Amino acid sequence: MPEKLHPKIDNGLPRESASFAGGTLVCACTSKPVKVKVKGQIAHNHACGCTKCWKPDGAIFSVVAVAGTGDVTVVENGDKLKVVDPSALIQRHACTGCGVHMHGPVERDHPFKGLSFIHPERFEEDGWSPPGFTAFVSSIIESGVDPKRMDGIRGQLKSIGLEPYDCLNPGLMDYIATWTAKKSGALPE
Ligand SMILES: N[C@@H](CCC(=O)N[C@@H](CSCO)C(=O)NCC(=O)O)C(=O)O
Ligand SMILES: [Zn+2]
Ligand SMILES: [Zn+2]
Repeated sequence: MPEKLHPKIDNGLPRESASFAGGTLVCACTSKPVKVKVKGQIAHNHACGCTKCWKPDGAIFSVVAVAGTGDVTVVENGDKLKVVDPSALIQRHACTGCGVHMHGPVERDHPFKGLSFIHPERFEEDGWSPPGFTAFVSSIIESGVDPKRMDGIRGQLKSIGLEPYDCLNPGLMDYIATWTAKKSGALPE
């Protein structure tokens, strides 16, 4: 029996549309849902196994991407949002009604400053770019997944084309390290 990884990846990855120019994220509340507008296509979409990212019921992984914070605007019922962990790098704003994380800006001095983490499955529209890799795979054990299941889960992710990594993918890890090296002076600005 295959593992249930996430509803948006278990039955084939969503299709990107060249005409997708952004959309509206909607939380799961049946009354007064929080709505967040995102301008433009999302970037770095990935599945994430960390314990901090919001996952739909029954999913082992989240699906999470970034948009420029300036392109993300809360447009309805923003009074329902509360930051999950104010000490975290990603300021995840969760709906206090349903628990869905609606946007997560990075405001601290960090290579990801100016980006906001969002869950594209909450878009009302189709056409957002699909996840391209899986991050923080080993972290699913922290949520209670038996380590014996890990080989099967990594194999399943590879077969879907979502290469599993235990941190971020090489492109993003190199980006972070380059930023750090420039800051320390190990590399020129
Ligand atoms: N083992 C930890 C890992 C948590 C973690 O570092 N998560 C990453 C990825 S989130 C989306 O890719 C991260 O950058 N976190 C920053 C933050 O959460 O503010 C666990 O599973 O909890
Ligand atoms: Zn809600
Ligand atoms: Zn995560």
